[in-house]
Amino acid sequence: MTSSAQSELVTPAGATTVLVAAAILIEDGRVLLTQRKRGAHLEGAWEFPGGKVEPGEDPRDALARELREEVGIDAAVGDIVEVTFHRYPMKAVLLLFYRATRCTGSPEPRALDVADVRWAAAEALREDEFPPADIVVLSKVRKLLASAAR
Ligand SMILES: Nc1nc2c([nH]c(=O)n2[C@H]2C[C@H](O)[C@@H](COP(=O)(O)OP(=O)(O)OP(=O)(O)O)O2)c(=O)[nH]1
Repeated sequence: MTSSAQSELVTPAGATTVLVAAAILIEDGRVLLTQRKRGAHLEGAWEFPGGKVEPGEDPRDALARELREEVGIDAAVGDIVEVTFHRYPMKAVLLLFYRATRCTGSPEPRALDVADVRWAAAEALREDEFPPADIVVLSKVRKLLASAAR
């Protein structure tokens, strides 16, 4: 058996499916967002912080690693919120969205390996700022933000 590149699986259609883990991290009624870097796939889009799961890596560990690398925080990864498959022109992604919480004593998030970082309240979540794959999770995030505010 030949090993495929990174966490990419070859689908029967010949496209690739990339496994991605992303965080829904809510604090004080706002969710953490990161902006994709220039030159990256979907450049400029705002998204939920995270990234590709390496071959054989536990997706929760991958997400904790990505949160350290991208925004410099220590986080605990919790329950799954949503799983979604989306086909972009060049590749397909299987996205695992998990709840995450910042560990006590963790630094504040900062843009280490992303273009920018911000906290957004429900009313600031604009669908046109997100990758198409994220649209399905946005309504769930709004509900989580509403219940966090209660
Ligand atoms: N982290 C994250 N990625 C997302 C979201 N929605 C979505 O479609 N994606 C896509 C964008 C990327 O194609 C992929 C995540 O891979 P990545 O964050 O490692 O991005 P990358 O720039 O290294 O990817 P690539 O251009 O090298 O293929 O998942 C999201 O909410 N969060």
